[in-house]
Formats: sequence, C-alpha cells, structure tokens
Amino acid sequence: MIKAGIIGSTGYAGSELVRLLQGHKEAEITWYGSRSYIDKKYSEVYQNMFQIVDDVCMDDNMEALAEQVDVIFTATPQGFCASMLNEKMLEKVKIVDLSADFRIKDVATYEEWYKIEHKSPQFIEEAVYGLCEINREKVKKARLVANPGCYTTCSILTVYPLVKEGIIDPNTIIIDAKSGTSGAGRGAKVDNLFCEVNENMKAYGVATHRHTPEIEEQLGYAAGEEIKINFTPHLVPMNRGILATAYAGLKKDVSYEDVKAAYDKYYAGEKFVRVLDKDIYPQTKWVEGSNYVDINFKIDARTNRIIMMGALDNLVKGAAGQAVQNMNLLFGFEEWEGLDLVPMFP
Ligand SMILES: NC(=O)C1=CN([C@@H]2O[C@H](COP(=O)(O)OP(=O)(O)OC[C@H]3O[C@@H](n4cnc5c(N)ncnc54)[C@H](OP(=O)(O)O)[C@@H]3O)[C@@H](O)[C@H]2O)C=CC1
Ligand SMILES: CC(=O)N[C@@H](CCC(=O)OP(=O)(O)O)C(=O)O
Repeated sequence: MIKAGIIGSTGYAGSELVRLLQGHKEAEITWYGSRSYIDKKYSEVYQNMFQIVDDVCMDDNMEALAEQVDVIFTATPQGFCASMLNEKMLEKVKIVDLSADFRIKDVATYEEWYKIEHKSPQFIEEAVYGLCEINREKVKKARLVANPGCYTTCSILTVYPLVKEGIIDPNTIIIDAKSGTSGAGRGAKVDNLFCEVNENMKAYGVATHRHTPEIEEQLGYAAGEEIKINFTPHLVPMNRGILATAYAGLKKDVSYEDVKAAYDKYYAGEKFVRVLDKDIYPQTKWVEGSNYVDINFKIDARTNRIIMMGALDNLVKGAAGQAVQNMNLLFGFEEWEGLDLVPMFP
C-alpha cells in the first residue's frame, strides 16, 4: 500500500481524487491538504465523506509532505506547484501536478498565456505530459507528471489519430468545446453563480484561452510540425462534463472505414477510450462519473471536412481520474485500479 498526499484536497479536482482513492486497493490518502480548512475535519468540508473519511485537513507544506508519502497530487491553482518544487522533493516522492505548471515545454509560452512567472523552469524539460494513452511508457519512468487539462484531454484524444495519420490538415482545426461549471473550481466567482449560469450559455476566453497552446503543442508533436488551431470554450449549465466538437479539412479522400481504422489503430486496446458505433455521437451523460472518453466522427463530403466529437467528465478523465491513472502507471499498478467506474445515468 502506498501513501498519497493531496495538496488542494478541498477543491473540486482534489475532492474527486479523494473520492476515487477511497476505492483504490493499493493507495491510501494520509494527507488531506488545504489552505482554508486546516484542522477542520475533511468530512465537515465535504459531508458526502461523513463516516467515510475521518481525517482532519492539513496544511499545504509540500516539503513536509514529501517526507511522509510516496506520491503527492497538487490540485492547486496555477503557479503553486512550480513555486514549491525542488530537487530534494523529486528524489523522495513522485509528483502528479493537476495544474498547468509543467504541461507546456516553452516557458515563454506558459508565461504569456498564464500571465505568471514560472518559478521552476528547470523541471519543465523532465516533466512528462501525462496523457496516458499517448505517453504511457514515458509516464512509467517519470518523477514529475504534468496532468493534462480537461478541455485539452478531450480535444487532443478526439483529434489525435487523424492528425497522426495525416488524414486532416492540422492547421484547419477548429475546436468548439462546452464545459460544466465544476471546471471552474469551487471558489466563489460571480460568473459561476446560479443566476449567471442557469438557463444560460456563453463563450469565454475567445481566442485567448490558456488551453490553446497546450492543444497546439501536443497536436504539433503528432503532426511533426508547429500548428495553430482555433479553440473556443463555452460554459453550460451542467455540474460536470465536457463536449468538444472539432472540425478540420480532409487532406485525403477517405471513407468511414478508413477513418474508423485510424481511430482503432490508436484506441482499439484502450480501456478508457470508447470509439462509438457509426452515427452514435458522444453525450456527456454517457461518461459522467467515469474515466471514459467517448469519441466519434462524421465525414461531411459536401464541404470536404470532418467533424469529430469527444465527451468526458472534466473531474474524472479530465482531472482526478487521469491523475490516478498516471499514479497507477508510475507505481506499476493495473492502469484501471480505482477507475473501474460505470458511468452514471441519468
Ligand atoms: N475543476 C476541473 O475540472 C479541473 C481542474 N484542474 C486543475 O486542478 C487545479 C485545482 O482546480 P479546482 O479543484 O477546480 O480548483 P478549486 O478552486 O476548486 O480548488 C483549489 C484548491 O487549491 C487550494 N488552494 C487555493 N489557493 C491556494 C494557494 N494559494 N496555495 C495552496 N493551496 C491553494 C484550495 O484550498 P482551500 O479550499 O482549502 O482554500 C483548494 O483545495 C487547478 O490547477 C485546475 O486548473 C484540472 C483539470 C480539471
Ligand atoms: C469551466 C471552466 O472554467 N473551466 C476551466 C478549465 C478547467 C481547468 O481547471 O483547467 P485545467 O484543466 O487547465 O487545469 C477554464 O476554462 O479555465
């Protein structure tokens, strides 16, 4: 049994880690980190954990935590992990950072899109981008895993095989994505109040959203060249879930079977990626509460474009579930340990 510490356990991504790790046979949480609830019982912060979690919240002292656990999850705001990390910590403990601090290889790009100074650029190179289906072998050997973003996991997995196989022109990709409000975290913000979100839909971060360079970087590796995409996120009145609809120009004359074969080449053996049957399109409800990403596509011969769709639960495959999947790879556990979750419906 390994010991896990969660910094930011009282946020939405952290609390989902707490939920998932309750069912993990090989890991136990020994540190419930918090900034605002130190010394308070975790189950008083989240009453759904009443009589399940007895522990009290600890502080966010990552240095002390590194002495006591085998793995640290940082489910904290951008900049926190980078400001705490040092070599001594990395020699003692594996780190899975759920923030964006180590996702983008070019520090200038990170600083430009996040508007913060990177406090430990020396670790960016060695950090492994923890998109398990694509970087599995690298994750296994990592000390520091940069857990991908929620929109980015959904968008990249949806489009990746067709970029990799040269079926689409990557510079024509347009991604239109919708997210439930848990994606914005638990902190109080006017934009996320009930009356602002309920019965409403809005685009935000138009042409400026910080997930754009992350998607471009990863799809650029698949394309073998630098690419530029359009990415527009929308906030929709749901608790959880992301639906990404991506459009791109076709480079080849392809049939349904050709494209399906490209998806199967990369995902046929993947437990958590489900390429749906022909003409069945992903819905957030079909993945809610689970670590699945559902994907499908439709060729539009009239416009010579293809429409690709992906759905996931932002808190599971988009955050905590993928973080647990990464932990499983880091420690040689079954990749699906703690993640054999059947989607909820309705
Ligand atoms: N929500 C989502 O769907 C996803 C989130 N993420 C990433 O996960 C991370 C956490 O996001 P989320 O859970 O949504 O955010 P929340 O706002 O819900 O939670 C933030 C957590 O970090 C703690 N915290 C806040 N400020 C600080 C600080 N200055 N120092 C240390 N701890 C602090 C909070 O502690 P306390 O509550 O005790 O004050 C809380 O536990 C972010 O980097 C986010 O980008 C990634 C993918 C998806
Ligand atoms: C709805 C909403 O606000 N979503 C967040 C993205 C989710 C998230 O936490 O971003 P990371 O995956 O990069 O950590 C946003 O747009 O900033």
